[in-house]
Amino acid sequence: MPLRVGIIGTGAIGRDHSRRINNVLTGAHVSAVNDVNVEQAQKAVDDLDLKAEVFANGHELIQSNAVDAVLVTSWGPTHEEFVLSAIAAGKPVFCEKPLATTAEGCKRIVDAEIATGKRLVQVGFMRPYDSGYQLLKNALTIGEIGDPLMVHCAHRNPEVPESYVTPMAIQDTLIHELDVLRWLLDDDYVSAQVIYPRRTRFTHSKLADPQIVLLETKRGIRIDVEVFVNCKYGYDIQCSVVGELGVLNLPEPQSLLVRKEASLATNILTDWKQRFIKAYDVELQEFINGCLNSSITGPSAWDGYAASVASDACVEAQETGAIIPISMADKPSFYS
Ligand SMILES: NC(=O)C1=CN([C@@H]2O[C@H](COP(=O)(O)OP(=O)(O)OC[C@H]3O[C@@H](n4cnc5c(N)ncnc54)[C@H](O)[C@@H]3O)[C@@H](O)[C@H]2O)C=CC1
Ligand SMILES: O=C1[C@@H](O)[C@H](O)[C@@H](O)[C@H](O)[C@H]1O
Repeated sequence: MPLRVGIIGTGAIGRDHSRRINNVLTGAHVSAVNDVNVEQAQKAVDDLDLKAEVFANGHELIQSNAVDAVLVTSWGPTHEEFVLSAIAAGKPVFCEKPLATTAEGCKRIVDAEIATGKRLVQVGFMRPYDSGYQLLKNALTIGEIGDPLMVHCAHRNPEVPESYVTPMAIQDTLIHELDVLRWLLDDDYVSAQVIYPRRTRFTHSKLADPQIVLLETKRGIRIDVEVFVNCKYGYDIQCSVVGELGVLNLPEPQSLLVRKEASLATNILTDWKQRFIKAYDVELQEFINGCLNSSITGPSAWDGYAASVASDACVEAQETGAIIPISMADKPSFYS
C-alpha cells in the first residue's frame, strides 16, 4: 500500500517535493495538499497532475484519514505548529529547514517527540546526502589530511526577494552549514561572531549582505562562512577543510568544460533545486522508506534543535557584534 503524503505549503520546494514523490521516488504518492493561498494549492494539483485533495487548513490535512505522513514546506515561522500537530496525530513528519526559527521552538518539538516514545520527525537537512559532502566526510573519517584545523565556506545565492531580511541569512541560509559542519566534523560549536563587509549595491535596507560568520568548535576548529545572497553570478556552495596534512575541497557539481574560440568555459548552476537535486531525492526516499518500515532515521529533531541553538547565537551576534558563547545540552539517548 503506497504511503499517502500530505503536503503543507505548495510553493517552490513544496511543488518540487511533490514532483519527486509522484514521479521519481517509489512507495508513496501525494494524497493531499494545503496552502494559505488555496488557489496556489489547486494550481499545484493541476500543474503536477497530483490527483490530491486540496485542504483549506493544514491541521485538517494532518488529521485526515487520507494522509499517512506529512511534509511541511510552508514558511519557517509556521513549521513548529504543524510539526507538533503531526506528532500529536502520531503521524511521521518531514519538516523542511528550519525545524523552528528558534531553539526554544525546536526544543518543544523534541520534548513532544520523546513523549511519544518513537521517532516521527525528519528535518530537511539534505547536504549530508549530497555525494560531494559524503566524499569530504569519508576522507576526514580515514584521516586523509590528519586532524581538521580550519574550514572555509561560502554560501552564495544569486538574489533574494525584499522579504528576505538580515536574520534570514542565519535562520534560512546558514542553517545548512550549521547542520552539515556538525556532521562533517563530528563536533559542536562553542562560539559565534558575525562581521559585515562593505554592502553590495544589490541588497536592500533590511538586509546586510554579504555577511561573514566566524565559528569555533569544541575541538578548537575555526570556521568562516561567507553568506552572500545577492552575488548575482550564480548559486555557489563552497566548503574547504584545511587539515594538518592537506586540504579537502567540496567537489564542484558536474559540468561540461568547453574549449572553444580561445576560451575554456563551464556553467554555474543558478538555484538550489538543481544543485542538490540528488540529495533531495535520497533524503525523501529515506523518509518514505522510514515511514513504511516504522523506522525514521534521517536528520532528527535533535539535529534541528542543535542547529537552531547555534542559529540563535549567530542572530544575537548579528545584533550585538559580540562573540556569543554557544553551549549545547547532551544529546538524549532517545536520539542515539
Ligand atoms: N532544503 C532546502 O535547500 C530548501 C528549503 N526550503 C525551505 O522550505 C520552506 C519553504 O520555502 P520555499 O518553498 O522557498 O517558500 P515559498 O514561499 O515558495 O513557499 C512557501 C509556501 O508556504 C505557504 N504558506 C505560508 N504559511 C502557510 C501556512 N500557515 N499554512 C499553509 N501554507 C503556508 C505560502 O503561501 C507559500 O506558498 C522554507 O522553510 C525554506 O527554508 C526552501 C528552499 C530550499
Ligand atoms: O534552503 C534554501 C533556501 O531556503 C535558502 O533561502 C537558500 O539560501 C539556501 O541556499 C537554500 O538551500
